[in-house]
Amino acid sequence: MNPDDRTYDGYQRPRTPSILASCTGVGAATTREAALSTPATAPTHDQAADVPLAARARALTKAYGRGETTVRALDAVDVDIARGRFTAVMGPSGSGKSTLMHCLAGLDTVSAGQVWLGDTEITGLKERELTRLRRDRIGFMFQAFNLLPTLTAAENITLPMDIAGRKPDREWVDQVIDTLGLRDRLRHRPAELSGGQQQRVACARALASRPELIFADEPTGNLDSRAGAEVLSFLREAVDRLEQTVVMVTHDPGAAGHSDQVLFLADGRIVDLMQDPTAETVLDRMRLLSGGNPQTPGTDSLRKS
Ligand SMILES: Nc1ncnc2c1ncn2[C@@H]1O[C@H](COP(=O)(O)OP(=O)(O)OP(=O)(O)O)[C@@H](O)[C@H]1O
Repeated sequence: MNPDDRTYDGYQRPRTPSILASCTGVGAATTREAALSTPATAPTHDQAADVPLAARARALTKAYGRGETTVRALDAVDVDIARGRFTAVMGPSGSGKSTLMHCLAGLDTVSAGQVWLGDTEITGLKERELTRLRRDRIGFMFQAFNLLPTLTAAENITLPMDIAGRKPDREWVDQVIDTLGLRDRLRHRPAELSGGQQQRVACARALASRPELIFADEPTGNLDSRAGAEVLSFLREAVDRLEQTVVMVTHDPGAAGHSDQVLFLADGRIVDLMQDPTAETVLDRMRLLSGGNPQTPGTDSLRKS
């Protein structure tokens, strides 16, 4: 992926209300019914709580391949992501977590259904428009930090905006840097930083343009437990103190325990939704959903402190 695809600008978010993102389509039957009854335009607000949505999808279906080899990675998924919340996406390997994230972020095309980022329907946009939308309105954090080795931490943080020719909002960037505790690391190059510090720089880069939505795909996957826990608390702070919206794909119940709500996927469908999770309640739910045998790493490392 080009660095340009992950660039952003200084989008000003509205004040963030403090309610949970919501989700419809829990369970296969419900998902199908919801898909069938979904009007052409979906609400722009979480109507129960009256807050704007950062993203939403209706009847989102993604199939790979053709004929007998078709894999239905997502099967008529309905999902609402309310602004200002931290949502974790969990599920067994191959359940469609990354595909959901990629479709919501406009990184992948959909086979059927609709996706909105804020009020903008992104399904049907041309690649060029999608690139601009991702650059301007979305922040990304990946397992591999994707930092440029020749640039300092400070330069990496503002690189996407520099590429896009946008002036960083200095006050905001300073707030992000201080929140993430990177002030005394700004002149260091990635090789001079620990894994946790590098991921914090990647986190700052995702936050720097104040995007509408931050997608994090296994952001702790390459980190030791301490650094992983640190990054999770910074994502938590990004939501609580900087009023950002985060969607994180993870396999780890401990990591999901830092979120406000967990979406559970299985076979391309949302099969459950949990509010105010802890590592223990997530693990219990995973056991229940998998018939007592969750294929997950341990939960000790990334518990909420
Ligand atoms: N480019 C592709 N071509 C064909 N099949 C794909 C492609 N990408 C994903 N799939 C399939 O779609 C399904 C969902 O994949 P996805 O990567 O979204 O799952 P996941 O839950 O993120 O898995 P993991 O936890 O292992 O990363 C899987 O069956 C996968 O093999």
